[in-house]
Amino acid sequence: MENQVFVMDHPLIQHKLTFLRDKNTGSKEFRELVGEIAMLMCYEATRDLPLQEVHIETPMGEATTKVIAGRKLAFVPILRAGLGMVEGVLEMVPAAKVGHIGLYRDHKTLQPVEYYNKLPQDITERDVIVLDPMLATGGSAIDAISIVKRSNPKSIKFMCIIAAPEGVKALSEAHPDVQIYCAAVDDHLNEIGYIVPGLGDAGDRIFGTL
Ligand SMILES: O=P(O)(O)OC[C@H]1O[C@H](OP(=O)(O)OP(=O)(O)O)[C@H](O)[C@@H]1O
Ligand SMILES: O=c1cc[nH]c(=O)[nH]1
Ligand SMILES: [Mg+2]
Repeated sequence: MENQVFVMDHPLIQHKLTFLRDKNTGSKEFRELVGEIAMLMCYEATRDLPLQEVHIETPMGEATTKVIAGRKLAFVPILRAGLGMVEGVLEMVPAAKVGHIGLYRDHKTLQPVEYYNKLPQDITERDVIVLDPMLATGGSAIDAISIVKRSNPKSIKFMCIIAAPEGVKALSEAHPDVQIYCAAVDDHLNEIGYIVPGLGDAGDRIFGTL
């Protein structure tokens, strides 16, 4: 299971994460930080994209250089909070398509409830990165990935900002083929399913609905 989880401890990501966690950070700055962290994480999560050689002419002569080898990506944010990560990852991969899966966690049962699902038509030709800032019990990520799998993409990765150990375990068991990228694995979940220390409710902090 450990090999499946990549914790991105780059100083820039860790620095931004501190301000994201701070309860005094307002919605505007929170949104900006989520976008910036997603962009930095995307850089690392796409490290294994295959390259192919091309021949070009520079102003100084001919050169054999590299471009990404026709591999197509799709990002799939889990609504709402995953939307906060989209702009940042598209800065890195502007040609990617974006699907959406709407899920909210029932506050009593903590079970995810699906309310929206729209994926790119050519998803079978694409590598998918599912986005959500928070992996708590893992229920939402597990369901979202099951939905994406039914459309048969080439591969699936999951990218979150903060994970709980409980969520990492549940997701790894449910989808052992899916690599998990995160900026931190926190201490635990509290009795109402929030990550501690975490950052509170990511969707509410992004959209100012607290
Ligand atoms: O791992 P889990 O226990 O399923 O919890 C994580 C989910 O909870 C949050 O969404 P929420 O239900 O608050 O919806 P929102 O994004 O619309 O606020 C978060 O963005 C994840 O989708
Ligand atoms: O801590 C948590 C857990 C689930 N969803 C959030 O937004 N935050
Ligand atoms: Mg929420």
